[in-house]
Parts: sequence; structure tokens; C-alpha cells
Amino acid sequence: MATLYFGGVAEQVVTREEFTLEHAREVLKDEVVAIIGYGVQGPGQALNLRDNGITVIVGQRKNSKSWDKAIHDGFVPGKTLFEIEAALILGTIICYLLSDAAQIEYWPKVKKHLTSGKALYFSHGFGITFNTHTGIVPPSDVDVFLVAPKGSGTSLRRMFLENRGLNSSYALYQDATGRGRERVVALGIAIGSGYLFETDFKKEVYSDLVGERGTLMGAILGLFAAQYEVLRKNGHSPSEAFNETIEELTQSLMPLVSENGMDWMYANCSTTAQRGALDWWKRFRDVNLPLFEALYESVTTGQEAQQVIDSNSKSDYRIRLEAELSALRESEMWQAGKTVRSLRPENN
Ligand SMILES: NC(=O)C1=CN([C@@H]2O[C@H](COP(=O)(O)OP(=O)(O)OC[C@H]3O[C@@H](n4cnc5c(N)ncnc54)[C@H](O)[C@@H]3O)[C@@H](O)[C@H]2O)C=CC1
Ligand SMILES: CC(=O)[C@](C)(O)C(=O)O
Ligand SMILES: [Mg+2]
Ligand SMILES: [Mg+2]
Repeated sequence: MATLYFGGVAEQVVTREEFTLEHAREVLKDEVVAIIGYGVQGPGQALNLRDNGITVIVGQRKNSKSWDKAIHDGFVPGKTLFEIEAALILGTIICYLLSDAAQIEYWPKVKKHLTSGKALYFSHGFGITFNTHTGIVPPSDVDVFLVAPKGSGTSLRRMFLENRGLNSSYALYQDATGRGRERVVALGIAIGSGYLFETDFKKEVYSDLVGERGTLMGAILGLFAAQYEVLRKNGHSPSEAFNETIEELTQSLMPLVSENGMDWMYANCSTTAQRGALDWWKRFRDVNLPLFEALYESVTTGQEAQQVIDSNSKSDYRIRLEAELSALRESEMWQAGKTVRSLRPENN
């Protein structure tokens, strides 16, 4: 554990320097890590664990797209790829990486095979925190913990292959064996996390549900759409509207923020832009503050969780999600974006 100051606030974090991969391998050497669910986090975590020398198996519905993907990724039926129940029997650490809605349906089967001393691992606090909605209440004689990568499973894998690491939060919910903390931190390191910061199941799911509905995915699309609409309504071309709203952000300005913070990005723009941004950002904050308050309340009351469960438990949930993503893709703004991307020099 290292104590670092974040904006003057002391936090305990785990870095790879003091909790080494070698130590993580030692902690996990007698474990069979069973990845249940091979959607987005499943592949990222399973492949990184395997590359890090951890014994990992995958449990997935046979003859599903995810089953085929696991085979394509080198998992072998009957050796490292099993149907869900077989993987639950073989696994000593059960990584519950089905969708949050699907975890409800499979919970009775998972619970049956959570024998004493095993561990139940999540990458989201959803199932446990909203257990009045999900029914997920683990037996008292198993460890229960989470490692939540702060990003897509696709990025977790890509960054691992680039010798980088995506930060993750971790939480220990139940430590039946007395080894829970070692197990969860070792897993956090072994799946390829950058650094690990501690949270709890409630704080993880509250912050994550807000973040993905807010600045990370929902609010940012809303901002893009609003600005693009105003520019187009006032006669600006799709090229001008898309470049001024999105392309410049992703290609030039956000990489500068990632490199050295928002002030650095501002300082690398004109003084005209700096003046304007510094004059306007608080107005955008003030307009959005009530919306974020409402969002946070919708999360903590369980409304958002119930909406996810109601929608994503329906048999046609994928068709419905794909239809909405297709409408986004076919919209003028994102069709303009497709053309803009195709014109990047590196794509020609
Ligand atoms: N997507 C991401 O990168 C991140 C996900 N998480 C968490 O990790 C966990 C897994 O997330 P994802 O990989 O995105 O899950 P996902 O939503 O992609 O689903 C994972 C797997 O569950 C299967 N599945 C869905 N419905 C099913 C059903 N009714 N019956 C059987 N299988 C079903 C899907 O086929 C897929 O293979 C979740 O708790 C999620 O909140 C955490 C951080 C980031
Ligand atoms: C990628 C991630 O961190 C999200 C947005 O929380 C998710 O996929 O659930
Ligand atoms: Mg999330
Ligand atoms: Mg997240």
C-alpha cells in the first residue's frame, strides 16, 4: 500500500511496484480462476490473466458467439473452456462477468457451486448493492470482492499488450478465508490494472452508473448533439460542425488533457480560446449540476438499476440495443464522422 495525495487528500493505493506480478502469481498459484461470461470484460481479463501465467478457464454458453470467440482466443473446449456449470465446479475463484442483468438468471447455479473457501469476484458492485432487485446474496463462507477496471475490457487488453495499464478500483465485501484482500489485490494486478484504488461495492456502483450516464458516455453525447445541432441550424457544414464538435476534441485536445491536464490543454490553445472557455465553463457546470443531482438520486434509489434489469433481461435486449446504436450510427453527425475518419491521413 502506498499513501499518495490526490488534490491534498491522502489515499492508500496499490501500485505494481510494491505488489509485484511475481507476488500476485504466488498468491494465485493454487487457484483456478473461472471467468464466467465472455462479453467485453471477460476476454480482456481472461487473456491478460493467461498471459500473466495465472490458471484461467472460461465458462460460457456452448454454441454461442462468445463460445466461438473464446475458441478463437485460444481457449480449448474441455481443457480451458467449459459450459458455465462445469466451470463453476472447477473454479476456485468465480469471476462473475455475465451482464449485470444476466447475473440474476444464473445466480442460483452460481450459488450452488460456491463451496466453502471459494471466492466470488465481480467487476461491478451492481449485483450485491442492489440485491433486493437481483437476489444476489452470497453464502457466508466464501470471499466476495470486486476489481472494477475504469474503462472498457477492450482497452484493458489493448493497454496490457502495449505494456500500459488501465486503473481499477477494488473492494473487499466479505473475507471468509482471511486471504480475501491478498486474493483481490493479486487479481487486480494480474488482470493488468495500472494502479488500484480502494472503494466499496456501493461507492463503486454509484460512481460507475453516474459516470457512464454522465461525462463518460451519456452527457458527452448530449453535449455533442446540442452543439452540432446549433452549428448546423446556423448553416455550418457537416464537416465544420463535426470537426468543431468532436474530431478536434479526440484528435488534438483530449490527448493534451490526458498528457498533462486541462490547464495544459488550454495553455496550448489560443488566448482567444482560453478567455472564452474560462468565461463559459461555469455556466455549463451550473446548468448541468441539477441534472447530475437528479442522476445521482436516480442511481441511489435503485431506479437506474431496475431500468437496466427490466430492459436487459428481455430476450430481445440485444436487438433493441443494436437498433438504438444503429440509429446513432446512421445519424448525420456520426455519418459525417465516418467520412471525417476516412480522410485522416493515416487511413489513406
Ligand atoms: N464493458 C466493460 O468494459 C465493463 C464492464 N464491467 C462489468 O463487468 C461485467 C461484465 O460486463 P460486460 O463484459 O460488459 O458484459 P456484457 O453485457 O457484454 O455481457 C457479458 C456476457 O454475458 C452474456 N449474456 C448476456 N445476457 C445473457 C443471458 N441472458 N444468458 C446468458 N449469457 C448472457 C453475453 O453474451 C456476454 O457474453 C458487468 O458486471 C459490467 O458491469 C465493468 C467495467 C467495464
Ligand atoms: C467501460 C466502463 O467502465 C463502463 C462504462 O462502466 C461499463 O462498460 O459499464
Ligand atoms: Mg459500468
Ligand atoms: Mg465503468
